[in-house]
Amino acid sequence: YMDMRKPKNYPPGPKWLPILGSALTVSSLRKQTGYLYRATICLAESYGPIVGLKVGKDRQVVCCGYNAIKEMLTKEEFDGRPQGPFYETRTWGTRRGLLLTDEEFWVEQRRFVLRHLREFGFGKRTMAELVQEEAVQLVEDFKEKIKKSKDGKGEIMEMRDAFSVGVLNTLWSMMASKRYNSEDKELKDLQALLTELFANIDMVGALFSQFPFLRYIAPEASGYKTFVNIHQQVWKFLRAELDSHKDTFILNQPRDLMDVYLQMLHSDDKKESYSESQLLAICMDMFMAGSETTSKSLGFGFLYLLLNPEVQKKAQEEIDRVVGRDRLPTLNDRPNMPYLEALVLESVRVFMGRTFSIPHRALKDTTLQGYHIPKDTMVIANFAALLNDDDVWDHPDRFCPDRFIGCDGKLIVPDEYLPFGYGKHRCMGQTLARSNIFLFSACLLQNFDFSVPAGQAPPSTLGVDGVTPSPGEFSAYVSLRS
Ligand code: HEM
Repeated sequence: YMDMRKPKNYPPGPKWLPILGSALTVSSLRKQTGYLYRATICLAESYGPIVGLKVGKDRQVVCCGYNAIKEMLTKEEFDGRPQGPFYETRTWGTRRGLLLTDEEFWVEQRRFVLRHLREFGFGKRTMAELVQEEAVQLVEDFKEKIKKSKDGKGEIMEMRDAFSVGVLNTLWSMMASKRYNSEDKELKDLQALLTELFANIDMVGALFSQFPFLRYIAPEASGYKTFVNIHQQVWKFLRAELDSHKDTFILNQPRDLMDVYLQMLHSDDKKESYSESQLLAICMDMFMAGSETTSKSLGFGFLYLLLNPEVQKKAQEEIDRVVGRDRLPTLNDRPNMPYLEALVLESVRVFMGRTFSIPHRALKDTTLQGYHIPKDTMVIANFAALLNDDDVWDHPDRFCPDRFIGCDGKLIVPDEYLPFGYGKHRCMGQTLARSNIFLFSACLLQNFDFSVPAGQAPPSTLGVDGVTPSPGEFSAYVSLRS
């Protein structure tokens, strides 16, 4: 009876059953629609833009409208991150890292990492150089493949994972001064691990976090065992790099973020929140937050470019006009290339328009749009609803960079465009992500044409569900531009 009772003035939603809460309703809608984000949009159609749920032990409130999302992202009472086995198992049973920590611990660590990432990139030249280096390499790799093709003019290439090495390299160069070539076994293993991990979890937790007893009675079926195994392998990879950094570290000569952090660990100013395990967790979070998100935005972007040759042509015209063909585009060209910038925004919109944000948690009893939200409720922004709202976006299902271009030809970004979040937890890698997507897209489009391979059906835009959505496998005929 207690389990079925909702708190007074809790946001409306389906009824709660003992132990399960509203899990059955959510999972049957998820089966029907194919995606969790769509299931919650269906619920919002019945109950309004703020839906109150309980899944197992977790009270969850899903926000689907702009006003609710903006309020939850700006109100300090919602600056917590969820707690529980799912969020702790990933970091040795305690809360560590940047993505899923909160309060004083997170404030200290976020501030430190942001300050030093700025030093090693993030908005400064050094980051521009790293991204540029990877873009050059990407163009070289594509050219090499075409050179080996039958006619030396074009080749059918697998596109979904074409960008992940370059993206991982920019991240890993900043953190540990290391980059890999695309055939490297170690890198491929790491990539496979991340992909498996992302396919096996949800942003709002997993079966074993909502029903913790499943860890003991059904460790395999609840996903707990896989989750632990994958994390152990990621830790092993990171630990090896940390050990090698410790062996070669020279005080006051930091090479990268790992060194700066090690320096802090040796310093007298070291606060309690700093530790070696926290450094490993920061690295893991950067990978989790930065790699798949950026490469999947690029993946979706190029998928839609295949389906919309007129967009591709318009982008190429801008590149030819502003940069020409004698040199590669650089990040300095950005102010003169609003259409390419708009293409970046649209690629991120179609990617994040298929998912949720990272959940927040109410740090105390509070209100949201007038509803009562009890302490420790998980509060989730449904970006899919916001970024596909047809009151805001004209034909949201279309891939249309022009929606970000004003009558004067300049870039305009509507307030509702929040795929990187907003407020104190906003994305720490927005600059890097947008730079990567901009330069990789511009350099590739300057040199190649992308089309659906002859005889193949156009690829589907449905995507594959997971913690972040991914485009299904698709190939493109990539040819040298005439
Ligand atoms: C297209 C690429 C990306 C998208 C769409 C994206 C989006 C987001 C979103 C929606 C959040 C959560 C905001 C919130 O909870 O309110 C976030 C947080 C975060 N992102 Fe990104 N992100 C991207 C790339 C990156 C990159 C490249 C990095 C790393 C360098 C990164 C690092 C982080 C971190 C560390 C957080 C946690 C911040 C905190 O809780 O204080 N992200 N990102």
